[in-house]
Amino acid sequence: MQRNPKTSPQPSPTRAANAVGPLPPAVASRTIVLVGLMGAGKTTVGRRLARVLKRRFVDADSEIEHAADMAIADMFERYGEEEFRDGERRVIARLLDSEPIVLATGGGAFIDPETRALIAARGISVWLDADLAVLAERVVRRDTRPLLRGDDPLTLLGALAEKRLPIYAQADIRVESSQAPHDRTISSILTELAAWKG
Ligand SMILES: Nc1ncnc2c1ncn2[C@@H]1O[C@H](COP(=O)(O)OP(=O)(O)O)[C@@H](O)[C@H]1O
Ligand SMILES: O=C(O)C1=C[C@@H](OP(=O)(O)O)[C@@H](O)[C@H](O)C1
Ligand SMILES: [Mg+2]
Repeated sequence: MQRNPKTSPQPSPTRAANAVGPLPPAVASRTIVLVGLMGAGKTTVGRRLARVLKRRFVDADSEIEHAADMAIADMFERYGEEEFRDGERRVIARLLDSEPIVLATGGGAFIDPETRALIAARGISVWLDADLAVLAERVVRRDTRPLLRGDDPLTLLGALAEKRLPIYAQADIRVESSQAPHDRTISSILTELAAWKG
């Protein structure tokens, strides 16, 4: 049967937003900042979440690449990670100064103490958490992440997880981003945001 766009159910992100209702004022006034390991879904979930919330979406990695006119892997190679983190901090500080948006960070941004302090002061941090096996399976789809070159992704992600998980755990909200469709993760985020008191 042909679907009539006027009468068919709306796409699920809209339903998810309607189900939760307006965000509490403490959330409405803040930028929602997605943090977590590579492959957690910060970029792809963030883009869809922004659509649901009718907010602007910005991916910090894309902003950095645009500002430097260079791919992240090339930046790491040419200037090193420390310099990249400095640029990342500056870009995130600028973005946190704008109207409330949905901001996807790169996996290491929240690990930097100064960047983390900026996010804590001006944003609401959402940790997308997923099993390492799921992350490893997702990250092989793109070969753009310099920290995942040289060994198998599960080993490299495991080493990063050991250092980083206690820090991601400081985020305001934690949401599972494991073996489920993006929409399920978005619904979980919306539910947590609706209950957030600051
Ligand atoms: N909840 C999810 N369900 C299914 N696939 C996902 C989910 N989250 C992310 N992915 C997939 O995993 C890959 C990496 O996602 P991405 O958003 O780039 O992660 P990050 O920005 O956290 O590194 C993409 O191919 C994306 O479609
Ligand atoms: O975890 C990290 O340190 C990094 C994660 C990447 O972003 P994603 O988490 O979006 O892949 C990107 O910022 C860079 O390669 C470094
Ligand atoms: Mg990303």
